Amino acid sequence: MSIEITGIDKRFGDFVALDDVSLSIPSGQLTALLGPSGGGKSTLMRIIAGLEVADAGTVVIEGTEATHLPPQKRNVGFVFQHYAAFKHMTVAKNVAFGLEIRKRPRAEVKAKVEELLDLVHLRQFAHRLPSQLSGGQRQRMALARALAVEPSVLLLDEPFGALDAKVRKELRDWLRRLHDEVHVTTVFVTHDQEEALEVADEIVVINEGRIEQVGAPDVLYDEPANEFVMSFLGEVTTLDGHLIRPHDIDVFDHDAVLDAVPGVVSRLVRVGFEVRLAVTTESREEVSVVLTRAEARSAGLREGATVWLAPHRGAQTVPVGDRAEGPVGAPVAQLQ
Ligand SMILES: Nc1ncnc2c1ncn2[C@@H]1O[C@H](COP(=O)(O)OP(=O)(O)OP(=O)(O)O)[C@@H](O)[C@H]1O
Repeated sequence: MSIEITGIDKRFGDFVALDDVSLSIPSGQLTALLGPSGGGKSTLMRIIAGLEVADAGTVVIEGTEATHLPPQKRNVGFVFQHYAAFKHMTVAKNVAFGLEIRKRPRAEVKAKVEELLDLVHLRQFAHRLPSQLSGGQRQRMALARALAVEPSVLLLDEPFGALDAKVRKELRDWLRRLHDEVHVTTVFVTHDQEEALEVADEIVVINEGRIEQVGAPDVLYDEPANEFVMSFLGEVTTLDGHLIRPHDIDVFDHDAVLDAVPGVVSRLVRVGFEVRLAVTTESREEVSVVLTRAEARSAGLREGATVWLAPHRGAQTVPVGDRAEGPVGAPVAQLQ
């Protein structure tokens, strides 16, 4: 394991930011810390980086006890949302900085900077100033700079958070490819579930200072440990007191299966290739259902029709009110 975190507690005054957090982050993987705003993701990253001191617990990085080491002795590279570049230095100089302060030979620095600028596709911008780059290009420069000193761990705290949706998406694909080339152990903070599902090998879901679940994206999506994880990763609705994904509900025009729930189609909207239904049941529950156009057509669905709903065979459901643990005495985090 590359990073071993054991029993980390962190309070800010009375506020519990992290409550007995233990986590093993494997070498060479891209791990996402995912959760709502205020859940403790950045605090955990800052503790790994050595920018924040935990009240209790230990951090071991690549086998070295790092709990009390200053940031510069931990061999970690980091990139934050708003990256502070040296404004008066060119892109190449910014990338070279970490190597120059380590007094590496000039030829080695030059070769390394060229290699990194190729890697982040910024070679043609080597002589520009950071202010002459786009936001996405600046974050790529920040990554090149963090990688220059060959860290054993790369920590990225919402590195694309300040960019628009299209650039974010491009950079996330690019980060995945970059990671496949470089294989440096990377921890990536995000509150965007789609970003985590697309990019990460493994996702750590953090909420209210605790870890809710750790697993590969598919595992978290298909086998969520509790209500929180299920509703944070993907769309959910309630059917007969259970959380279920809207596309995991079968719709019948008659009482076709045991325990099917009758209801009336109160809304029917076509969105691209999908048909989205709201079905109001006898107990006044409004259930969301997503079907393909073909399914909706074959069931002859229209607003006002009476239908019967049942979970699709093998669908994942979680009883409402199923939480692994109660709150930690901290204010409830706001879902974004
Ligand atoms: N220096 C500090 N002093 C007091 N409270 C703090 C401090 N740093 C963080 N907190 C609080 O600790 C909690 C966790 O913050 P943290 O930044 O780790 O959350 P996060 O999950 O990274 O959220 P976001 O996605 O919004 O960055 C928040 O409620 C925050 O207000």
